[in-house]
Amino acid sequence: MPVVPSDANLLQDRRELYRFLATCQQVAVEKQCPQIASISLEVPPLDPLAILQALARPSRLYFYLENGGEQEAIAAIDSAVECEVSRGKDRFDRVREFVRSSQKNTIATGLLDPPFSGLHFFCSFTFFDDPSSESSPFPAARAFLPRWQISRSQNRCFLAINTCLQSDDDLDRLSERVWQDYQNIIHIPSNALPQFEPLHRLNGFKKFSIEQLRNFKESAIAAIDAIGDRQFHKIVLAHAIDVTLKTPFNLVHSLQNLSELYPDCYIFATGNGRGDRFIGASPERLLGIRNGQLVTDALAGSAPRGRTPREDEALAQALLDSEKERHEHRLVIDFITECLQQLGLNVANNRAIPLVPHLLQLSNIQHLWTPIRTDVPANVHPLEILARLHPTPAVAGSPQQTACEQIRHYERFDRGLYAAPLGWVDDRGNAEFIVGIRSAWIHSKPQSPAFNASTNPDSGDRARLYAGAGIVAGSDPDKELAEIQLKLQALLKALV
Ligand SMILES: C=C(O[C@@H]1C=C(C(=O)O)C=C[C@H]1O)C(=O)O
Repeated sequence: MPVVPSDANLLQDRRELYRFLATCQQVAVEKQCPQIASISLEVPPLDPLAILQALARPSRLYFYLENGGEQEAIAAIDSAVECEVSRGKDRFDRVREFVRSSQKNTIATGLLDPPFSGLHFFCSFTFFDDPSSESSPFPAARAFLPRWQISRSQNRCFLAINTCLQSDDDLDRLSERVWQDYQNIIHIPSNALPQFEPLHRLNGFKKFSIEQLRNFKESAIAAIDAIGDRQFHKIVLAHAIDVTLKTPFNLVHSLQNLSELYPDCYIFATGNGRGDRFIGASPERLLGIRNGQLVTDALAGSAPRGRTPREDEALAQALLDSEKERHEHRLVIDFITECLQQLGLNVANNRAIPLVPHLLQLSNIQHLWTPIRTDVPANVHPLEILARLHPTPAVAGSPQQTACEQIRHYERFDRGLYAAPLGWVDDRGNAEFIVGIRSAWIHSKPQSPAFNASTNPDSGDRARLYAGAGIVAGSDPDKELAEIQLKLQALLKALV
């Protein structure tokens, strides 16, 4: 990717901005190929959530990811270039090719060195590589380079503005637009965000299950039998409920609420540009790569939190001591280490995998958690690793292929983005992908011609909430059902 050094802050000097865009256009003419002009700079602290609130629209692609523990957040709005793969096993490769060719045709300038600055590609994948088109408005893979990107890491804040330039674009208009975009963004006040208010007091809702919870229990019983017959070792069965909202869904309110309730989770949202949103608070990182260091979470095995410290401690200890939970967890560790080893990554040393799982304690639930670390050589692309890892036995089962076939047999809804990878890659081999669990798909109900707001009090917004639980030999169907209910209740409280 060519980098044009610049002493001036292009976005404080119109002539410099024009000159840079003219250089990019010249390259577009010479190469007979549109070029992406990418300008990155450090800006005074801005809240990415406030930028999302100001600029996200149903008609724009957007992406938001917050890691409260690391005090990091990134918002990406609208696309300069994008790629959509409707289905296919090669979807990860096709996104990788899109990222590669976009980087080749990008001319970057400004502050590109600090972590979290510069070019990022935002990606979402559905759980299955052939999502059903009626019920999943998200394609098998989507990646985009945003028009506006704002990232915050501790107290530093970076803005990137990306523009796709054709050889015959009107440079005066384009340069004016980029100038205005910058002015708009830096004048968005961070205190524009609404005061945090628990949402369940604001929003009434009507709820109905896509299938009865009874069906979940029946499926769990059948799956336990199949495991007894040695057809497979583990399956993660999910349940979904649909909720109709009485007041319009408010994306920023829900994100604030999730962040307040789950400070140790990754808070995320993405919009498909047609009004569908996917939002949640996931405790599970599928892939984090910073400066050649990889970390991936094995997260499986769960217990509720106790009502008193004593009860909590007893539940935690029982979770750590349970052979069944440790087996469920071990299947995930084994799968991940095998994937990494197949890619030539070294996970054989003591530092890579702790002997005993940690506990990850969230406000409503606790999990067995093993972070797995290793170095990544520069020739292994993050999307190559992702393609191997998804879906792990934490969300599918073991062996992977049989578990996926069985999920389709037992579940009567399309998983869409649920339990699938969501995240970003940059142009330096860094990446952050989470697993889209503890999540919901928000969409608008098609309104009938007879719709009358005075007689129909619903907002027209619907939410489909998902929750899953891992089933292994020795699972108790009632306990798995209770885990699903616990997870769904937590989402209901946070989202609607
Ligand atoms: C599948 C989900 O969670 C997964 C299942 C877990 C379990 O069964 O113990 C724990 C964490 C996640 O890996 C979900 O929350 O929907």
